[in-house]
Amino acid sequence: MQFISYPSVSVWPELIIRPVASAADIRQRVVPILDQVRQEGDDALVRFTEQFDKVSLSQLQVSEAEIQEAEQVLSEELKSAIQAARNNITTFHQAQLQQPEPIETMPGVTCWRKSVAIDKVGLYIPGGTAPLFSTVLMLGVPAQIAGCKEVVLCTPANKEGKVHPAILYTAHLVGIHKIFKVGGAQAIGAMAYGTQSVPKVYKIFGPGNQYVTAAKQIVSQEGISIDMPAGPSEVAVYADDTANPAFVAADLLSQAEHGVDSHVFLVSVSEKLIQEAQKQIEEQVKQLPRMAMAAQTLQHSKAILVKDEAEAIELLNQYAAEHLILATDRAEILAPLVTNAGSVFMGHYTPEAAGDYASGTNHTLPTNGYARAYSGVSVDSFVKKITFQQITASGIQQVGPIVEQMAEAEELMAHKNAVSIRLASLI
Ligand SMILES: NC(=O)c1ccc[n+]([C@@H]2O[C@H](COP(=O)([O-])OP(=O)(O)OC[C@H]3O[C@@H](n4cnc5c(N)ncnc54)[C@H](O)[C@@H]3O)[C@@H](O)[C@H]2O)c1
Ligand SMILES: N[C@H](CO)Cc1c[nH]c[nH+]1
Ligand SMILES: [Zn+2]
Repeated sequence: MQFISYPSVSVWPELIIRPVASAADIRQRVVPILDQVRQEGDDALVRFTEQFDKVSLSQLQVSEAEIQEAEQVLSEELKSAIQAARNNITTFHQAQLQQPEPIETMPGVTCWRKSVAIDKVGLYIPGGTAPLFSTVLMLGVPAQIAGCKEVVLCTPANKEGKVHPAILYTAHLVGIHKIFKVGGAQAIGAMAYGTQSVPKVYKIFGPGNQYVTAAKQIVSQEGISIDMPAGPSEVAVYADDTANPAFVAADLLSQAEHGVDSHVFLVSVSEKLIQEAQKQIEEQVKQLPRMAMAAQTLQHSKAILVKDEAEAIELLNQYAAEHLILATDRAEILAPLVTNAGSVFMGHYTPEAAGDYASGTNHTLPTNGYARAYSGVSVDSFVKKITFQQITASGIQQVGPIVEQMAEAEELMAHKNAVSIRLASLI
């Protein structure tokens, strides 16, 4: 990691930039893929799967037999871990369901909001470099709680044409049976436009690589809703002298191993902590099966020494991390000062990996600075909030004159008349 000591505020904007592949050439590759899926449907999906995933599929949908088989091949330990994670995620997300609460804004004028599930949703589960079955929980549980009628799942198959059994087992656990062996931009196109096999959906969720993220952003310009531009993973750690350098290093490496385009960011008030964490990183990275990937991420990552906590929090709020770890005894004091982050992990025993898998929070989170304006996926992501209102005869006599005044001032006389005609009928 590059060490930067007491950078002037004027250079902070450069420090917080994430390296992203040039959007232009990704878009150039993705647009034709989407066009061909829209025009040719399944034939295009089969062709791109052969081209990118090196497997020739006669059947795109996963069969019930394959889903049942998955249950047999997984170990009991892994199945009980997935069930326990599912229970925690359900507990945390169940509490997000909001019941309508009628509010009388004026006597006789009652308004309320009702959550209504999005009927058809599409979940993209990354599967290129690692089969992320944990993401099936993060998207499937809130979809189930929200009550979405049709849940479609797309994920790439391996070279044998198989989907990882943990993805199938977890999908079955959260009630998803429409599973398709399609990955990348072509999967996003299939769910956006519909094909002979893959149903068209109204909103697409899920992280993915640059092709997937670009495809989501393109179809979102064509009227398909998406959850957010969840791009390559990232973590920022604030650590002071009370932090354990080995824990700090482990947390940074946990996200560095996601991909060469991941991003990790260490901020500290202690040069000693930074030096010891760097040593620990060098030690620990050698033990990782994905060492090469993690090492490449570390090359474009930074460790920054700042003068005090206030400066650290200011820099971290500007960075707006997908994940922010407060590795300090003062986490409860600093957490209220955090205004931009996808998810915050407080104290020395709260690794991001806990939130990635099983603590209960959602790991599909805004990256690349989008945490300044976007929330992570929740039950709210799977519903529309429809407002209702009912005004009684006495209520219209209360609110009517206000509406008449404003409509006239906006010179919208038909608006005014829609109230006046009612008031006249009550005389
Ligand atoms: N933000 C989050 O919540 C979050 C969570 C988990 C993972 N992630 C990120 O998701 C990403 C997963 O990426 P991945 O690649 O492992 O899996 P992926 O499933 O996103 O992409 C693999 C697919 O990309 C397509 N593809 C591969 N090479 C291509 C090419 N040259 N042109 C066009 N299409 C091509 C293939 O069809 C393949 O199926 C990582 O970057 C990881 O950091 C983010
Ligand atoms: N950290 C990822 C979100 O950026 C989520 C994840 C899934 N599996 C492991 N981690
Ligand atoms: Zn992770």
